[in-house]
Amino acid sequence: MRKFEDSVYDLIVETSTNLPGDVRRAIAAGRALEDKDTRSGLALATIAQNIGMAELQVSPICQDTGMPTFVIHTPIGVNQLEMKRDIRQAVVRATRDGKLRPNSVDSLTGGNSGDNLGEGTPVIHFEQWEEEHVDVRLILKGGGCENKNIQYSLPAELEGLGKAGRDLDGIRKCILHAVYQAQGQGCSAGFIGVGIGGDRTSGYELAKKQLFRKADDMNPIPELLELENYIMENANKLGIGTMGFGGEVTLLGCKVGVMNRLPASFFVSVAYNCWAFRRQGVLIDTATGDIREWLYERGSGITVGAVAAKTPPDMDTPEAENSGERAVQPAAAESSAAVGADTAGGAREIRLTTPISEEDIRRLRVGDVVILSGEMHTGRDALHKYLIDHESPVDLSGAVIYHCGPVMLKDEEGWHVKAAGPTTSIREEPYQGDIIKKFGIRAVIGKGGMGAGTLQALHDHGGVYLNAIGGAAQYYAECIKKVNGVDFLEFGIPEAMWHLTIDGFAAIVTMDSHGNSLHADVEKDSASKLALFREAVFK
Ligand SMILES: O=C(O)C[C@H](O)C(=O)O
Ligand code: SF4
Repeated sequence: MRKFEDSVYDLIVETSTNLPGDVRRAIAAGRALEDKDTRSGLALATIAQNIGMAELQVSPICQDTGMPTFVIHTPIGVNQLEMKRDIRQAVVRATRDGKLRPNSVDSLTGGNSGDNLGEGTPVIHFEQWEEEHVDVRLILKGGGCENKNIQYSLPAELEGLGKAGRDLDGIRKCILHAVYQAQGQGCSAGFIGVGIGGDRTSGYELAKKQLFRKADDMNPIPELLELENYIMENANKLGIGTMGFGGEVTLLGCKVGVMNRLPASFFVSVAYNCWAFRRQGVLIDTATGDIREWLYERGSGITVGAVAAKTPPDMDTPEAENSGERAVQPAAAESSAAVGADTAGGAREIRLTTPISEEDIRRLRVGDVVILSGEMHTGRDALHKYLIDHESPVDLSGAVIYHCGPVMLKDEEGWHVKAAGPTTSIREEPYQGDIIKKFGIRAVIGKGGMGAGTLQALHDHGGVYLNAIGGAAQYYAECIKKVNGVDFLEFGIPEAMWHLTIDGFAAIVTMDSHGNSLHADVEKDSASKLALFREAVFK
């Protein structure tokens, strides 16, 4: 298998950069249900544009390239140790080329190995089979949606839904609850894999295995087919919408599998995958290691919901060419006025340059689209923890902090941003309010929203929370014009504090300085909708 390493490298690049055909079709179907002038509609347009950009530039769709997880079937007699070595080498090469973000972090020291190798990473599962070829499947599932996985132990009392028993109806309630509890934090609209039964480990394994099914397949077990169809019909009624902005489309796929359990245990395990559902597979020639076949329809040429052109496209991408639609960032906006024209859907569009004054911030309201220029600083988990009891290396008064762990590459000219979408902000909730006040920060950009402590700090100090579109890593990388410097590189590339010059960086105000939070509103509204599913359906 001389060519095996190259084939695995090609599989990694394809998986990270080119969303498969079945996933694209599912997003397109979701997009067709959403009014394109709403926040969710605009977010979906950004996602569509980002998918096209990633393919064209052969760059990661999302900056979080996840935990590389390989599932491999080999004929008897194939040397699995050699294959493992080749896979590890391919992973290192893909990381060095900016197709994977260095994502392997020592859980005790916090050190990043820098090449995606480390204890337990990448994940490689081998199984033998009677076929003559090698089947290699890869999923790159990011950390934000991984955090929204959930496991239920039945019987249980579920918020809004009441008792969930050890039967199909109890399982139905668990799945609806799983979609509800994710809100927008796992970059909805999502895909879920559900495992019924097993133990705590094998239940999750079964759930993740469902994510390898094709989006448009049919469950061979009639009860499960019925359950999947029920969930697909009803989960969207929760109204969570893309990124948790509220809307018609919350779930894009649901696959359920079942296995036996112990008499005492009844687990329902749910693996939540964001819209950036990156999985591919190849059949490999056992003699040469060449790729003979791709196992999922490749994405190239499949648009994510083309609709009649309304405004001229602002990006030269396949998606933009095909759709002619506008994304979050307006197509043509040269105005430098602080408060500009209304965007689609009646939202105000406001241009701001850093450092931002309190007065400008207090003028912003939930729903406004802000177009930022100037300098911003990335900061996520390690930096927030650090800043609580240390000084900042740069002046942060009037500053913008971006919850982002980018993919960065260095050459003779310096650092380059290869992918830079937002990370889930709620993890910084224990620190954010104090940090806003301590350093005089005016805007925090992230995704999924923040809690009551941050909302209070935004009110008291004069700040806003801006929601960028999760997963749109190429779209935002395009708005970053220069890397001015970096601090805390010892935290690892994703966790370092990158100082970036931006131009035309668009995000939506979802928490303002007047006590309004779109996230709190959508959560409350979806909780009341969840309660409508309390009555038994499967008797
Ligand atoms: O780690 C990241 O960059 C993002 C993460 O996948 C998230 O969704 O929060
Ligand atoms: S940022 Fe969003 S799209 Fe990217 S891996 Fe995390 S959950 Fe998925």
